Order: sequence, then C-alpha cells, then structure tokens
Amino acid sequence: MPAILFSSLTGTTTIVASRLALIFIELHLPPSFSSTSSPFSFICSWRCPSDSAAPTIAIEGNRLSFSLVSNNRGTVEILKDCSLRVPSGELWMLLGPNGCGKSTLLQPYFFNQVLAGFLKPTKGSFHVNRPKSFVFQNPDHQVVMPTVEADVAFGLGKFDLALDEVRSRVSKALDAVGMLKYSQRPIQTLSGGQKQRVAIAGALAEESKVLLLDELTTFLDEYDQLGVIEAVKNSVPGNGEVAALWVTHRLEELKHADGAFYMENGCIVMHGDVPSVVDFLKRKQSCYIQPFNL
Ligand SMILES: Nc1ncnc2c1ncn2[C@@H]1O[C@H](COP(=O)(O)OP(=O)(O)OP(=O)(O)O)[C@@H](O)[C@H]1O
Repeated sequence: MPAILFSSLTGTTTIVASRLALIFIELHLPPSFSSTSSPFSFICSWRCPSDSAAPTIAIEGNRLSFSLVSNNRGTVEILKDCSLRVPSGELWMLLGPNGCGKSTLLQPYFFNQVLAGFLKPTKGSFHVNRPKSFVFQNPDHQVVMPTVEADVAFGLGKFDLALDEVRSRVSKALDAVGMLKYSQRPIQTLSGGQKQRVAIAGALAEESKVLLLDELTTFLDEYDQLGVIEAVKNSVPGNGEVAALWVTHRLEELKHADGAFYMENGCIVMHGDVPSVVDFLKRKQSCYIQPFNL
C-alpha cells in the first residue's frame, strides 16, 4: 500500500477490517454462483455470442430464491424466483416498499458464497462482472482513512501498483465524482454526500466494472443528493465499461436510470425502461389515492 497516503492512519478498526474483508472476498471468490440444489442452475442464455450488437450483461440473475430459518417463524422466503439482468454501460434502479427484499437481492451479487449458507441463494444462479464494488447507505460505514485521497487509495493496496499509478487513478476517480479539489481534506470535515462521492471514487479507482449501490441518498439533502446522482452518472458513462444497480426509494431518481426493477414481497413484479416503470407506478399509486378522493 502506498504508505505516503496512509501516514496519518487513525482508529476505526472495525470499518477498516470490513473494508479489508471485502477486498479479501473480491480477490478470492469466483464471479458466479450456481446453486447445486437448484433445478434452475443452468447457464443463462441472455448472452448471444453470434450477435455482436448485443450488449454485454454485467449483472445477471436467474430465478434466485433465498430463504432463512427463523426461530419463531420457521422458514421465511425472502426472495422468490427473482430474475434480472443489467447490461454494461447502464444504470438500473431497484425499487419497492420497505422489507420487500431489495437489499437482500443486492447482497448475493456482492458477497457471493462467502457467508456460506447465509446469503447463498437457496435456488438459482447469478453472475456479476468483476471487479465489483458495493457502496453502502451510510458512508460513515465505508470511508475509513483520514483524508480523501488516502481513502480512495485504500482499496488499491490489493494491487501491486507503482505510486505514480496510484496517484493517477486516485486523481481520475476523484475528478469523475467532482471531488478532486477536496483531495487533501480530512474525511470528517465532509458532508454526507461528499463522503458518498468519495466512496464511489474508491470503487472507480479500483476500475470496478460493477457498482452495487444501496440507498445512497437516503440521508442526504437535495444538494448532496444531486451531487451523488451526478457522480454515479459520470461513473456509468454509457461506453459499456461500467454497470450499476442502485437500490432507491426516491422515485424522482428514476429519471436518471436506463431502466428499473420493481419488487414486492420478495418478487420482481415489474421491470423495463423508465417510462414503462413510471407508468406502472402511477397506476399503482392511483389505486391508493382514489379511495381517498385525492
Ligand atoms: N437475517 C435476517 N433474518 C430475518 N429476516 C431477515 C434477515 N435479513 C432480511 N430479513 C427480512 O427480509 C425481508 C427483506 O429485507 P431487505 O432488507 O432485503 O428489504 P428491503 O426491501 O431492502 O427493505 P428497506 O427498503 O426497508 O431497506 C425483511 O422482511 C427483513 O426483515
């Protein structure tokens, strides 16, 4: 690791350990999972080698199901037969009411089989391009280093890079999220949205091909929300290199996406381009609103 960037390392041992664990996972686990107990563990046929115009699929899931055994409720089905695909170069959003399974669906894509028997899908198969990165809802759970540039450089410690290369990647990533001028700033002086942008820059510096984003803007005001949206859009520039799947509750963010999935009760009940999903959601809302005569 570039020691010069880490010279003022302080506490936050737990978060550092988490980041190191994520690096370990990324380095040691295969990009695909296929449940051996599944009748659906076939190789997905979304990719068609003979069709050169077809987009590469960066994230794909086939009939994923996930159950937990609960002490008082027995077996609880959290995900039921969920299939999805996100092409490279596109940003897709994952929407749905609280508790419908959005975060659980995102997690298997990131953790793969690492938690053996915990977040391993009960049925189904998936594949995610690599490298991939996960950005959490609360940036305080992710940023660990004392300064902005040190935090972005943190994940690069797993590569054997020359210091010049580290500096170049850090600058490029910070520039992409509009944070270059904050390179030397102590992390604790940043707003929530600025910290989120630093976390996204960390993923970009690692040249991640897939960004898994969980409710990035939940704690942010409108200004920071827009900064984060801009950062994500710049990170998925449409050149087919990076794909993002973003869990959100904020319907106004949909207009920034290339497409969306809508979940209810563990199932993906609708997916498509943004106009189709907006239309679907409007029809759903009118069912709630009409009885109140609003
Ligand atoms: N480890 C667990 N043990 C028991 N139930 C769990 C566990 N993890 C998730 N669940 C349940 O699974 C369901 C889906 O949770 P999940 O966090 O994926 O929902 P979500 O759609 O992301 O919700 P929110 O929008 O509130 O973040 C919830 O009912 C949750 O209580």
